[in-house]
Amino acid sequence: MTTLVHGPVPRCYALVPCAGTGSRAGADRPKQYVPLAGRPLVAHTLAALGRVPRLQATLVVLSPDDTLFDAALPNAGAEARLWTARRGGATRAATVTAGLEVLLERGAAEDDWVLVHDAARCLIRPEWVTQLIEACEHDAVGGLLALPVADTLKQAEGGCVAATVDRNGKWAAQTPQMFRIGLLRRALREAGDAVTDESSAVEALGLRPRLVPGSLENFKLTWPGDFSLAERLLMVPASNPSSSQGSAT
Ligand SMILES: Nc1ccn([C@@H]2O[C@H](COP(=O)(O)OP(=O)(O)OP(=O)(O)O)[C@@H](O)[C@H]2O)c(=O)n1
Ligand SMILES: C[C@](O)(CO)[C@H](O)COP(=O)(O)O
Repeated sequence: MTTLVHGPVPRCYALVPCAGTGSRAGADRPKQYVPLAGRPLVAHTLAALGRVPRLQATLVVLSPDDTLFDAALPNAGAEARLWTARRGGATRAATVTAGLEVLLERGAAEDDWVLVHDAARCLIRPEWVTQLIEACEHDAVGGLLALPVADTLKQAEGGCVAATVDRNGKWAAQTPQMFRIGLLRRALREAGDAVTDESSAVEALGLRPRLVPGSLENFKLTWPGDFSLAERLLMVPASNPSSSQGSAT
């Protein structure tokens, strides 16, 4: 009889960059702390991640100057699977890079998966995160939730249309974005601070992350008008919890 010897099963961690200022949102505080449907935005995000069975722990990376998280999540310290670190940087990439170091310091391995998820995407649902994990966990590279672009795309110049851009094969990147900790650490080190998502850094290594269809509801709160839309969505029970849109072509 042949005995198959497997190595340790890689674990999955979530890393939530939460150190931005939300300048485009125009709120009176960093947007992750704006109250929505009875609690701060980031509390919705963390509650959803806390319901993903496959996640070992969720690390929230705050600004060193943060004064609002403790009031926003007064029970955070009592939750074994919720970790915080005040190591955020000047850019999203710097915040994520610092968070990867914290995960390694806390016992994660370079081969473990990290799912980076924006604090500002508070409509994420646990089942979408699980779908991403199941779609990518046997890949060499990893992948991300994303949506095929449905609108016609315009290139702007001075407030007018300079050109119509071919939308064929174009996807809008969402989060979570899931990669091995060691690979993402190297990718971000080589890519520097300018990348706006983890996938771009990994692509720059010549790799091709998997596109996993997400949902329109998993949008990033960015502009002032986004808050009332998110609040309305948070107030209604999910009618079709596992609905995702699009298919990778
Ligand atoms: N230095 C930064 C910048 C951003 N983020 C986080 O990255 C996510 C996505 O970024 P974005 O929507 O751009 O947030 P802000 O940078 O806060 O917004 P803005 O660009 O409008 O200032 C947010 O959860 C934000 O808190 C971060 O942790 N550290
Ligand atoms: C990571 C991201 O949410 C994927 O769409 C996005 O790139 C963040 O961009 P921002 O420049 O931080 O708003």
